[in-house]
Amino acid sequence: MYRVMIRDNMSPVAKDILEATGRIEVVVDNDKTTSNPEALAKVIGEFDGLAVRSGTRVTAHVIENAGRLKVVGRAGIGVDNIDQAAATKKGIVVMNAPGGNTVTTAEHALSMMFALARNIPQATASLREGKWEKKRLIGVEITGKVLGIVGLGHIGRVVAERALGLKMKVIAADPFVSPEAAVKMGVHLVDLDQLLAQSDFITLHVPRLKETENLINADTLARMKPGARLINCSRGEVVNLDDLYAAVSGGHIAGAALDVFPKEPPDPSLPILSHPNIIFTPHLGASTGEAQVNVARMIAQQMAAYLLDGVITNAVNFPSVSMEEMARLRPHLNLAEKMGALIGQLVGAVHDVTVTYSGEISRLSTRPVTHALLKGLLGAYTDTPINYVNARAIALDKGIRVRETTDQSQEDFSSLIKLKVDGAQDAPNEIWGTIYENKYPRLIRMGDVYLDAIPDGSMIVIQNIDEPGVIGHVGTTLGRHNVNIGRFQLGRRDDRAVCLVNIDSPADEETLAEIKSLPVILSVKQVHLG
Ligand SMILES: NC(=O)c1ccc[n+]([C@@H]2O[C@H](COP(=O)([O-])OP(=O)(O)OC[C@H]3O[C@@H](n4cnc5c(N)ncnc54)[C@H](O)[C@@H]3O)[C@@H](O)[C@H]2O)c1
Ligand SMILES: O=C(O)[C@H](O)COP(=O)(O)O
Repeated sequence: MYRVMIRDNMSPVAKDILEATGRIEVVVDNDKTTSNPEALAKVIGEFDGLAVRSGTRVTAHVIENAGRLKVVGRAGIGVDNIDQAAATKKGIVVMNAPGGNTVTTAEHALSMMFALARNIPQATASLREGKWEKKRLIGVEITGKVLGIVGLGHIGRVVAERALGLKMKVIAADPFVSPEAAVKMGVHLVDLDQLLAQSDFITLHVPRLKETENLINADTLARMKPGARLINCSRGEVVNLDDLYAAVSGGHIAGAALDVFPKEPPDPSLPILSHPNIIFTPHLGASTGEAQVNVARMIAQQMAAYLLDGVITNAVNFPSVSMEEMARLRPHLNLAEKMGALIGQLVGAVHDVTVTYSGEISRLSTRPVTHALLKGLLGAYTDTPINYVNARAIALDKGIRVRETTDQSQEDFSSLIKLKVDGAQDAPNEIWGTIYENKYPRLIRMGDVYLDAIPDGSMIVIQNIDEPGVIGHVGTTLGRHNVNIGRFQLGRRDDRAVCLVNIDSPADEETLAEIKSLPVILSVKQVHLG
């Protein structure tokens, strides 16, 4: 049984889906006192999966203590409460639920815009105080006004579509969207400066990134059109609250609507909270029944698929692989891991890895295959537990350069993986592998010698001068030491030969030394490929 902890008042749909698998036990913990990293670190060691919303911070300290954690699922979009670098290094998949709360959050941003334009929260409060302030609470019309959208992603696009229907003029700033794509949405793409200068309303829909933190500050606020209104349903860190308070107090900015805060919940003494022209919601952007069911369902299904079948969807630290693609990739993952392990054990530490894919494999998602190869390679000489998720990060950490290319010129095999590394002294530094009949892994070349070998279990790799007597010598030496040969594979080129010997039990050092004693034998290495 796998164990998953669900936190942050997630829709019960998540628990139902995970438990219905019959192989996942669920603990729901909505206690605020256990959502702090210290408390979570104490219990996380018992769980294979953790499902959260924005209320739980999954810090490096939590990850450090997560001995068996395999996946963190975020029932929502923003993963800024999860230390992705620490998770990746530990081989933990971090996944989110993109799209699940898009419409709901876009509707919230638009609700905030209307509420801001017509002073609805202030009017409610005033009426509750027994007042009738028609003159003080006069608003502005939306029709014909310019709406500036910062971040034209999932949410920004829905906001744009709805705002066009409201007869607003919509402009947007997003360096990652092409002007043509924006035009198709009826949106005019501008740079941030133009957006600030032209917009009557500005709504923020960017992720929290180094580049977006403090994006709205004294300088950008000063460049906004006088009387502009700001809406933030993205992340609190995107807006400098002190600067916003000053800009609204000074009258340059007419008002603001904030759903998110740098620290949540914010300190009640924060001056901005009492400003009459600024309205608030407590991070309610994604909080509708519909959106919560969507994201809970998505994340539970994705987590179950990963824990039970290794299928990765919507991971932010690993390429997504569908069930169908996984079925086609699996034999290649197995082959690549064995090729990596073989070369890692033959060559030792490497600094440069080049992988070339040809044929069918080059038309699939090759990144997971490279991760598998690195897993095998690094597993050969590090004690750090390596899996598909952390393999690339650990290679990077060790300063290993990884290059992936595709080459369609190799027609002889339906699928081919070529692996080349630097640093080989007394072993081949290049191997080629393929898959027979869609499932059986084969090594077909070592160095410049073609052969046909099954990469499996314990193997002895021998390089020799091609002279009579070598096969007999290897066979009798292994026999004398009671090591049974499963398969003996040979290849040669000019006067050089390579032997790959599958053996039923590992050979000891004395046996290997005895094999090496024949002068025509240039190198003897034993590898274990699992
Ligand atoms: N308030 C809430 O409850 C709530 C709900 C959902 C999402 N969010 C927040 O909203 C953010 C956006 O969600 P989404 O689903 O639209 O994400 P998304 O990834 O689809 O879109 C983000 C867009 O921002 C753009 N972008 C990145 N850096 C930028 C920059 N410097 N300037 C301008 N544009 C930039 C990207 O190109 C992308 O198009 C999330 O990251 C999350 O933090 C908040
Ligand atoms: O990034 C998100 O999806 C939103 O901020 C929603 O956060 P929540 O799940 O805490 O409501």
